[in-house]
Amino acid sequence: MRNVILVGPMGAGKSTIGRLLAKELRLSFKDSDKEIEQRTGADIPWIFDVEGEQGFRERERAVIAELSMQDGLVLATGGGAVMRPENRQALHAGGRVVYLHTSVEQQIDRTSRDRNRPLLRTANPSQVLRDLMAMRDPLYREVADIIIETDERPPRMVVQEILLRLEALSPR
Ligand SMILES: Nc1ncnc2c1ncn2[C@@H]1O[C@H](COP(=O)(O)OP(=O)(O)OP(=O)(O)O)[C@@H](O)[C@H]1O
Ligand SMILES: O=C(O)C1=C[C@@H](O)[C@@H](O)[C@H](O)C1
Ligand SMILES: [Mg+2]
Repeated sequence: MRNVILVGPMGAGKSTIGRLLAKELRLSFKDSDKEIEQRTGADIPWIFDVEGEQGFRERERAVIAELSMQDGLVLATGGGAVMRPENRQALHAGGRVVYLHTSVEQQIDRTSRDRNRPLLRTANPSQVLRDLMAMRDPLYREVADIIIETDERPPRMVVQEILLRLEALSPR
């Protein structure tokens, strides 16, 4: 089986749901954010501080290009991975792409307990999430084979819906 690739904004649950989905499908799980941190030997806030967002995006491009070429992965991507056209092309070619759709209200709630997201270290993280969503939602939709609503649904329920929707897809 080619890869199953999860896209969506911060707090959509890509990392959480990706891990559960990989177990169900008996595939390996990879998280592009974690992969970037391991290869750099530093966490994401450090990379943003030292190399700027552009430095992070270049590392992200390299990791997405490499992991999309592999087989048998569930791949959770970073929230901004869809911004570059070359990433969108690599993801689309790399397998089935699932957009985990989440309202900005849920994103705010789900990201409020952790400080590992440099783009949200601002006076008004809610406005940042709103602006990013306006810009990126069309890009998530462009690259997606399947769109799944995650609001008011626990991760296990989201996983079950992904499994059903993957089965129903015709080959492309
Ligand atoms: N369907 C859900 N319902 C309730 N809480 C959820 C759901 N999915 C994820 N969460 C919680 O939301 C938080 C963020 O989830 P997660 O880190 O998986 O998001 P992400 O999409 O990987 O974000 P990022 O793009 O920043 O890596 C976690 O605390 C997780 O437990
Ligand atoms: O939405 C984004 O641009 C980001 C999301 C995270 O997954 C990380 O990739 C990083 O914090 C940037
Ligand atoms: Mg994540």
